[in-house]
Amino acid sequence: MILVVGGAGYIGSHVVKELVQTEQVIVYDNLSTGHREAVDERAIFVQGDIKDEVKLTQLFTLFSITAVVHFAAANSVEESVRNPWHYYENNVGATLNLLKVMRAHKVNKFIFSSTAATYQPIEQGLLNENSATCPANPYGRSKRMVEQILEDYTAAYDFQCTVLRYFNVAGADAFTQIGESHLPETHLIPLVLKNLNGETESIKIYGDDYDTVDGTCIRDFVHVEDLATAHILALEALTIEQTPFTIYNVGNEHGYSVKEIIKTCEQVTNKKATIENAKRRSGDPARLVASSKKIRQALGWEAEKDLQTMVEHAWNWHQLQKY
Ligand SMILES: NC(=O)c1ccc[n+]([C@@H]2O[C@H](COP(=O)([O-])OP(=O)(O)OC[C@H]3O[C@@H](n4cnc5c(N)ncnc54)[C@H](O)[C@@H]3O)[C@@H](O)[C@H]2O)c1
Ligand SMILES: O=c1ccn([C@@H]2O[C@H](COP(=O)(O)OP(=O)(O)O[C@H]3O[C@H](CO)[C@H](O)[C@H](O)[C@H]3O)[C@@H](O)[C@H]2O)c(=O)[nH]1
Repeated sequence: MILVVGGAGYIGSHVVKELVQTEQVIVYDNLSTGHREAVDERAIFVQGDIKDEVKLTQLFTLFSITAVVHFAAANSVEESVRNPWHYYENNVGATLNLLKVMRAHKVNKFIFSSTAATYQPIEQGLLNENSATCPANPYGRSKRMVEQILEDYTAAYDFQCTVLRYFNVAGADAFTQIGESHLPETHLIPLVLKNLNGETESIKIYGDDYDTVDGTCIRDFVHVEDLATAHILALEALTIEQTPFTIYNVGNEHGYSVKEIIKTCEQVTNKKATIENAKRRSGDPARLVASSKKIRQALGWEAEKDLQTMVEHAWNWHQLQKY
């Protein structure tokens, strides 16, 4: 049985939808930012917090869990600058708690959601897994700390771990059953779509004076369904082989500026956004673009969906938005 922690969230729910095709799945989530309705009905759902050691212990005693996929985290760069304590408590402290209970129950396979925000940004070229890390904000630091803890765990204990460093995630499932719904929403694409749908007065561009093609930040987007496939492949590899600590980037290897992303959203929806230039958002790296060569070569993963498809699926979801 696979335990998916944070499986009621945006990315976790898409992975669960894929995973239930072949595995028995338990979702454990405190619903702080996730949605009960997002969890596939074939999965068992238990509401709880990974800070709750008693409840976690009950869960590991009751079910024969063989591997854990861990999505549960706070994940807004901007909020992490304002409230770092929450990020270190929920992303680092709570993860330590989960690892402690796993070890007590001899569960030793772990997939961890990390981020491009762990890297030191570079002005051009692609970031690979050997590129320097130097997170620009507490969110990125909290994720890098967990990576280091996991590396030490793998070296010291009978423990196998794959870290997936996602770049920016977008889109929704092709059947529009589940999608992205954060409250409050802070991510660029859903905020642009809200503006295009007439729900907000403007979309702010946080900084147009970066040293980039058009002065706005550059990000690499990956479709949430492609990302879900990366988890399935990583879990398979972890199950069939003795895999040591491994880190894989997951991105499309293509950087788009904030202005280019807004333009793509306008083209897909055939509507015009109202743009407001605002000052830089604190903690934002100027440019993050992935090399995904390592995961392609090791696991045969490919990014199949481009930015246009991500925006189309996000727009389809936005108009239905079931939760
Ligand atoms: N969205 C992105 O672009 C992106 C990019 C890189 C990495 N990530 C990482 O991917 C993971 C999932 O992100 P998401 O966008 O799906 O976020 P999300 O907020 O939609 O999902 C996180 C889920 O974890 C749950 N959760 C949070 N703290 C918990 C706790 N203490 N105990 C139990 N459940 C808890 C929430 O209720 C939610 O369902 C996070 O770890 C995030 O840092 C996201
Ligand atoms: O209203 C907005 C919202 C965002 N942006 C800009 O758009 C870019 C992307 O911002 P998001 O908030 O959508 O995403 P981040 O890059 O800050 O962070 C996301 O991707 C990271 C990986 O690159 C992390 O892992 C994190 O979890 C996830 O939220 C940034 O330059 C940001 O300043 C705007 O200009 N206006």
